Amino acid sequence: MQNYQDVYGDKWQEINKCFACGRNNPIGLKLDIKHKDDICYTTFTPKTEHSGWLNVMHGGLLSTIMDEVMAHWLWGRGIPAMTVEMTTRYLKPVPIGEPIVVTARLQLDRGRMATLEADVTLADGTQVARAVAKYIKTERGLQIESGRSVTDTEAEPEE
Ligand SMILES: CCCCCCCCCCCC(=O)SCCNC(=O)CCNC(=O)[C@H](O)C(C)(C)COP(=O)(O)OP(=O)(O)OC[C@H]1O[C@@H](n2cnc3c(N)ncnc32)[C@H](O)[C@@H]1OP(=O)(O)O
Repeated sequence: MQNYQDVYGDKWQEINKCFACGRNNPIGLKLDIKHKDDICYTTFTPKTEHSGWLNVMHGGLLSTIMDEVMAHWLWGRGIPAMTVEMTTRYLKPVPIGEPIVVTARLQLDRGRMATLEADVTLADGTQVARAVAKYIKTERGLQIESGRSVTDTEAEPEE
C-alpha cells in the first residue's frame, strides 16, 4: 500500500502542511513523532500561546496531539487512515512550560477499522490525559480538492 511519502519522496516535508507534524507549516506544532517497538510517541512542551485556561494547556490541542500520534502509529506502518471518532478523558491539567510525553498504541485492528489508544504523561510519570479513537483505513488518506472531498487515488500529485 502506498502512502504520501512513497508518492512524494523527499518532497514530502516540503508539501506536508499538517498543523501537527508538518515541518513547513509556520503556525504548526512541528511534532517529531517516533516509532519504537509497538508504540509511537512524541514529546511537547506547551508554551503560553498553547493555553486554554490560565497557565493550563488547551484541551483541544492536547487531543490534536493524541490524534496525530495515533494516526502516525498507522501511517508509519504503511496504513493510511482517517480519524472517524475520538473520546478524550482529561485527568489533570497540563501546566504550561512542563514537557509531556504522548504515547499511542494499537488496541484493535479489525477489517477497515482500527482502534488506537493514547496517553499523556508529565515528566514524573503522572498520567494527565488519555484517549481512544477509531480510524478508517483509506487507500492513501483523503485530499480535499476544489472544496470537494475525494479519495486521492483519483488525483495525482501536482509535482
Ligand atoms: C508518514 C506520513 C505521516 C502522515 C500522517 C498523517 C496524519 C493524519 C492526520 C490525523 C488524522 C486526521 O486529522 S484525519 C481528519 C479528520 N477526519 C476526517 O476528515 C474523516 C472524515 N470522514 C470521512 O471522510 C469518511 O467517514 C471516510 C472516508 C473516512 C469513510 O467514509 P466511507 O468510506 O463512506 O465509509 P463509511 O461507509 O462511512 O464507513 C465504513 C464502515 O465503517 C463504519 N463506521 C464509520 N464510522 C464509524 C465509527 N465512528 N464507529 C464505528 N463504525 C464506524 C460504518 O458503519 C461502515 O461500516 P459497514 O457499513 O461497512 O459495516
